[in-house]
Amino acid sequence: MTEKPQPPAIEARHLVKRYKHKTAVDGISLRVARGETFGILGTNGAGKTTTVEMIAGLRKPTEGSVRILGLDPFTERAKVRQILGVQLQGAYLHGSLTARELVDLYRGFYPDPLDADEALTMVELTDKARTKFDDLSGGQMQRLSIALALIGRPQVVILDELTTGLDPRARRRVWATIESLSEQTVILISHAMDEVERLCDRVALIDAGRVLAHGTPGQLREQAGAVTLEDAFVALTGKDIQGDEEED
Ligand SMILES: Nc1ncnc2c1ncn2[C@@H]1O[C@H](COP(=O)(O)OP(=O)(O)OP(=O)(O)O)[C@@H](O)[C@H]1O
Repeated sequence: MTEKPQPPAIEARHLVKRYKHKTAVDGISLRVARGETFGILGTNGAGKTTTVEMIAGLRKPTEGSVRILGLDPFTERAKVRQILGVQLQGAYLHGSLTARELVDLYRGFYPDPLDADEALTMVELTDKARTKFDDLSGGQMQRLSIALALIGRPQVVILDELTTGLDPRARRRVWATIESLSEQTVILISHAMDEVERLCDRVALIDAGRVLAHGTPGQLREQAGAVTLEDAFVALTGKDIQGDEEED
């Protein structure tokens, strides 16, 4: 008997999210292989966060289905929580707990978490271990939320705006951390082309709730006849990556 093929890390089929006056996601399908680092690029309001929130089981799709390593994030929530790490924009963390207390709290959710000191060192927050979350700078909060997303050694990690607001040194440190995750599957939402070029094996360009193009950064440049990924983005979407949010 032949062995059953293993399911991909992520299989999202025809995801649609409709609000009363807005279709935020309009039929997005994505397949991400195990171990891949997959980038999602798009202008503000393109539907990136809504897409990954549906993938993570945090927002119910109007239509479509998601499987993470073959599991349904809605009906198999407890199992998915053990294999998925999520860092979302503006995630709420208990502000009166210190960095170390938050690390300890999150460690308790997983069977084989990273060592607490290792987690703080990974994002260079060792000297902030006793600082309350509310008293951290924006960049430090972000670095802590990255450490918390990785603390359970998740097989799949979703990172939204990984290094937005970080200084150049902190960005490089975070990149090195992501590059060290060779076994894990990473979904990365980003506006930063240098970050996507450096980290992502494949990229989906999203605009107005749809995938406009996908492929390796090199394939996207080639498809658009562009020298840089940023030029490819502008050519394929007709928009500037830093452009204003679309009107509803
Ligand atoms: N709860 C909601 N109700 C109505 N519309 C919403 C809701 N959440 C998001 N939207 C709209 O859906 C669209 C997609 O939003 P989303 O946050 O997914 O975009 P994004 O690509 O992540 O943008 P950004 O880069 O600014 O984070 C936007 O036009 C947004 O205003």
